[in-house]
Amino acid sequence: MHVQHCIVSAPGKAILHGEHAVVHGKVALAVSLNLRTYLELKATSTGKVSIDLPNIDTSLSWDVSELKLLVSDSFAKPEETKQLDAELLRRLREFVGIADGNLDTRGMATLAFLYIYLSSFGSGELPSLSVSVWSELPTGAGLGSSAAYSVCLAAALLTASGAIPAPLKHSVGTSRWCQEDMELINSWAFQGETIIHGNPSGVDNAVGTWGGMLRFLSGKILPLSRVPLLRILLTNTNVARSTKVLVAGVKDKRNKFPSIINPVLDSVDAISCTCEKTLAEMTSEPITSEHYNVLEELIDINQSQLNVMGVGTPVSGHPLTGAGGGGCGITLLRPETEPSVVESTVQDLRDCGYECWETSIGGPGVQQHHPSSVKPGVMEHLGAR
Ligand SMILES: Nc1ncnc2c1ncn2[C@@H]1O[C@H](COP(=O)(O)OP(=O)(O)O)[C@@H](O)[C@H]1O
Ligand SMILES: C[C@@](O)(CCOP(=O)(O)O)CC(=O)O
Ligand SMILES: [Mg+2]
Repeated sequence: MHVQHCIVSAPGKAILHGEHAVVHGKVALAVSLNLRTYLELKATSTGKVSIDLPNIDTSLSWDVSELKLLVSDSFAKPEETKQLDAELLRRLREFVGIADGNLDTRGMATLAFLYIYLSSFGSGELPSLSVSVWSELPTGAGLGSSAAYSVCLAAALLTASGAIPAPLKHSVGTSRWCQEDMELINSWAFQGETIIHGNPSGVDNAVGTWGGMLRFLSGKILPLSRVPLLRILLTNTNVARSTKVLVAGVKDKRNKFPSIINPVLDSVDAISCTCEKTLAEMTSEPITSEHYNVLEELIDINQSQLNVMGVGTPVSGHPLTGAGGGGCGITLLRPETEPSVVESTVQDLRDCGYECWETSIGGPGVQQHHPSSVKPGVMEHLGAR
């Protein structure tokens, strides 16, 4: 089987409110960032499947003939599968030698790739191909790099297998899939996230697939079209942490102290709803400093609730995003903040050893690109080795 060359990308995310609580059926508000993960898939005739992941310094390849042995005869088509196939995952863990509970960065990325590759092609012939993935996002820092990675894998491999059509019809530009195809991409990205996170809510892969700002509740995705332009400063505390461990820790705490943690989760739900209402007001009436006061207070209250859950910030004064416990923090900048003030704040934080940058939000969801339409520099990273 010969597959088509393709390049796809998906954005990272910032969760404004509702991280962790969203895993327990509460509302989260999340927004895509203008920082993306890019994937290039090439057909090869080497009889091998190769993966190149420069962000995590990983290059691996396997013989197609060996991978074929992992596929059972009763393999369903990717469009018919909705649940994670625990037996396939067990066989894959054995094949690559990664025990359940292993949190190794490479191991999780490899398992997610091989799982989606086999699921996409396993009902037919397995093709020889190479995939390289490079991201502008820091890995494991709360900005949804795992979801952007999973969305890219799902989009490229489902397209290459013919489960969904390639949206790019011309030899230039950038295109997106139709709603139905994005739902399939999202459901496969969720499986990738499940391999990496253990128990994801699905909010990150939804933002990676659809982009923009979303309200997410128990798998229901509501795009928010009326949102003000927000300026955000991202600060990477460079404190390493594992989403999987942090998510499991909140679950344990909730099981141990349900009467204490359940009201905290309800409070976070109310914070998300109040934030959503405030953002809507900011688009229907003149924006006042009181709107920003409310948004800032909500960030402070949310951070206190995350501290109660045990996933707050290890660095005082930096409200965190994503799973917390380290990684990146977000700071809302008021529109009137002078560039000189932002610059000196960024410099102060850099002097303390943090990475810090202002970013715009609301980047588009998953896309297919013609090579000529990819941002300068990205192709070099993808083909760096
Ligand atoms: N660009 C990438 N290349 C390879 N693996 C990636 C990449 N981005 C993310 N991953 C996978 O996702 C994991 C990080 O996910 P996670 O702990 O959820 O952090 P976050 O999603 O906040 O960045 C990494 O350990 C790795 O397995
Ligand atoms: C903590 C959580 O709400 C977000 C995790 O985000 P990240 O992987 O840390 O970027 C978990 C989830 O929603 O699946
Ligand atoms: Mg993640």
